[in-house]
Amino acid sequence: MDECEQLFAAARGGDADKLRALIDSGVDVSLFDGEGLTPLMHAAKHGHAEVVKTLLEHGAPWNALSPSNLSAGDFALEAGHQEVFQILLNAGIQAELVLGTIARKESKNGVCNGDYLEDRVSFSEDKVMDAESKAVMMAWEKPLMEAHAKAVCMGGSHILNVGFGMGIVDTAIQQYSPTMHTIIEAHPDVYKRMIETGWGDKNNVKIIFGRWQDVLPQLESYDGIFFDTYGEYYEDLRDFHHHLPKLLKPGGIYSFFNGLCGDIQTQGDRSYEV
Ligand SMILES: C[S@@+](CC[C@H](N)C(=O)[O-])C[C@H]1O[C@@H](n2cnc3c(N)ncnc32)[C@H](O)[C@@H]1O
Repeated sequence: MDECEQLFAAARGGDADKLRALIDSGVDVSLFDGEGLTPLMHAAKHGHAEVVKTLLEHGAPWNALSPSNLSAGDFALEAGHQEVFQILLNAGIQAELVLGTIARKESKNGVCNGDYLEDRVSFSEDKVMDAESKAVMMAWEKPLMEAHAKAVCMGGSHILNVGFGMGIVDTAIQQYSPTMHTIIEAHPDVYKRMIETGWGDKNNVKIIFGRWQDVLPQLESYDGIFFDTYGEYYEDLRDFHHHLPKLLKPGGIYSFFNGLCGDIQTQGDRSYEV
């Protein structure tokens, strides 16, 4: 067996001593095997907590994805290894906090998605793309957005959506004929398109242009709130959650979507009744 095969065998078998010896001899912990899995995924699948910790400490990528888009955290969760899942979840949150702090330090005026908001976005039928050709929003997310709309509209008829994107969730919210539907959007091009496509003419729609962080004083309290921004970090989401007790009426429904990282199960599809 060569060193790489030994690495995968140690990860599968939970042999932390062997793993450390291989790492000391310089083996690369970020390798993928023939099935497209990393040693961390194998260790997570088998519930080997010590091996998972050792791999993470030596830089194994916690957010790598298998060919079927599963992360090590997904493998741990699927196999019911709660302790390992928690270790991976913590690694993901820590990384998000560090990346968020770095992005804030490097950004202008502490706005971590400042570049995105200043650059142009482009629209096509099935997506909105940023200046780096990364998808801001894609049409395949429609069923998810419809489920979020249904959830937040169950709380009553005064609804807030943060982040318009392609307007998929807002279109779905409109199907429930809310009395008042407030939309916050920060990107000038997206806002312009909202106006061009008639969102500003709807009687029950109020558009607030700006970053949610900057327009908080204009907000009221709502029966249903949906949050789905772009280019922001875990800290921004957490900051928004700090405002929820004021923004959400008693019995209201809050739901959010985010793409924080592949091993965080809070990604997408979460609704809370507060
Ligand atoms: C992923 S898209 C939202 C997609 C939307 N849920 C839909 O159904 O089409 C994110 C949107 O949030 C906007 N955005 C980003 N940061 C924001 C912020 N701080 N405040 C308000 N909107 C923001 C982006 O310009 C973008 O239009």
